[in-house]
Amino acid sequence: MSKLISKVACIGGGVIGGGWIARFLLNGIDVAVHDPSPDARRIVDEVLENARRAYARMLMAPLGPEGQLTFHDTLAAAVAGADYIQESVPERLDLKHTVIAAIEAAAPRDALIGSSTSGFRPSQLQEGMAHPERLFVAHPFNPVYLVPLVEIVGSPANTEAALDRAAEIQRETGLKPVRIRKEIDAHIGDRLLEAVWREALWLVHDDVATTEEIDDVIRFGFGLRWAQMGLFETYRIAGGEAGMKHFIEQFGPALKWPWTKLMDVPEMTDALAGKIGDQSDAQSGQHSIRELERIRDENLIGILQALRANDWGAGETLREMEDRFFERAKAVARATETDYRASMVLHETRVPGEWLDYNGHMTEFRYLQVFGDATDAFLGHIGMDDAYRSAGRSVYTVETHIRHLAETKVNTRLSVKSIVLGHDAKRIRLHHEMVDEAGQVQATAEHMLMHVDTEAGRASPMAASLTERLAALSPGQSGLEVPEHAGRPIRDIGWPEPEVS
Ligand SMILES: NC(=O)C1=CN([C@@H]2O[C@H](COP(=O)(O)OP(=O)(O)OC[C@H]3O[C@@H](n4cnc5c(N)ncnc54)[C@H](O)[C@@H]3O)[C@@H](O)[C@H]2O)C=CC1
Ligand SMILES: C[N+](C)(C)CC(=O)CC(=O)[O-]
Repeated sequence: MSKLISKVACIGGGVIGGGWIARFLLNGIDVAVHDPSPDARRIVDEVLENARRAYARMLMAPLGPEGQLTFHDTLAAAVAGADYIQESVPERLDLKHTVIAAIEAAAPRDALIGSSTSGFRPSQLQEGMAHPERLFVAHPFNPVYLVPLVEIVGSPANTEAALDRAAEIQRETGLKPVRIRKEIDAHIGDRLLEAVWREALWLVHDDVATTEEIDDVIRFGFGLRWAQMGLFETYRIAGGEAGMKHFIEQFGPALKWPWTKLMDVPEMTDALAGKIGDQSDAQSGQHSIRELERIRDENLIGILQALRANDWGAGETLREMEDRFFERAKAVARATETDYRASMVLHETRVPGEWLDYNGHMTEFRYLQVFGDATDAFLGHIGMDDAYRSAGRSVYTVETHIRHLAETKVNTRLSVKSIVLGHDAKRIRLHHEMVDEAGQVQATAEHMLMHVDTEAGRASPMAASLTERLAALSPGQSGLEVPEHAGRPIRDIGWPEPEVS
């Protein structure tokens, strides 16, 4: 669900296309894919699986309904009816020209076209187009579903309005669009990365360091700083109290010393390629690429969540995306308000592989996670949002009873129905029922929630707006049936009679 676009076409579903597809789908946007490779569907499915797992771990908001994914044998079928097209075919200018011409011939006239190219300038890609103003560069970073930056690059043929709209579309999918002021080969990110990459290749070539030692210098050192402050802000601090001015006075002259190889590139001989390959195998060969992707994703999630806690940099973008997920959940709830009184299905999710335990079923604490997410969705629905919480009021769960009723398997689509069993000025008694696609009940939970004044650290009466909403949801008013097991404690089974010898 997006205010600006309803259907996206992704042309190319490899490393980057797959990441785009996952980001659009998880943000509720329908995606039509064209990729002639027989492996495309499998690759997209695998990327999507990683992305679902990552979002379930990263976001506090309910994931909400995904967009619909379709694959098409022809490019024309994929772009038909699309209002945004993302091109992610291999980095060859002739191929990009052929694909862009085919998109232009078949796509709706007002659909915008973003290219993932990491190096070509938009004016190079626009050559031969009847309407070059609709194409721009939207250069993402791998993995596209997690790393929020997208570089938006236009040429003189583009209008500011089209580039603004492109940036807004990207923002709606949780990305941080950075508009590049002038087109330039390789934009900004890859310019910087290439400079470091060239230097690193020289360091390996000259036997100064191995691939692992170079990576250690980055990840134990300045890489940590770059993720949260970039280059200029970090160096400003390194200038001490006098800031950037002193930093430049002190370290500026060193730039003229022969420290760097700058534009020289080592000849990529078989010997150098072999050396890099061998060192890389020794460093990381114990992990498959899929394992490395998961390790990378877990680490990125941790970093993004830490930055979100400070509402800083990429964490601010994550928080904004999360707010949109909460809004989406509320919109879904509002749209189904009439029968939602009867069913109150506020939270849906899917069981990823990593939620399983050694019995091959969803592990215990994930049930609580799903019910906890359902409680958050419910609280959002009755009006307990960020604004409410930022006034120093919230809800704490003080008691929970979960009943496990089925063996919940991987990939099961779960939806949670909620019922308010009762409330008073400070407490809400809430019941959740977790069902699979076939309607089979997998588990139920009953929770006692306590409204608190978070600053004083004690129970407090909730706002009248909440109690009014709760009253409207009472079984008496909503017609919902109170489950017969509600309020039941865990059965007392006593102790076996001692054996008489
Ligand atoms: N791999 C990376 O780290 C990044 C790549 N990019 C850019 O993204 C683009 C794609 O790169 P990757 O995804 O890495 O390449 P890739 O090789 O993983 O994927 C390219 C996909 O395009 C498909 N394809 C080939 N011809 C096609 C056609 N005529 N129509 C539709 N699909 C076609 C291929 O079957 C393949 O699945 C390039 O322009 C690259 O510069 C941008 C950011 C990062
Ligand atoms: C290697 N690369 C030039 C394709 C990398 C990028 O374009 C961006 C990234 O994800 O690092």
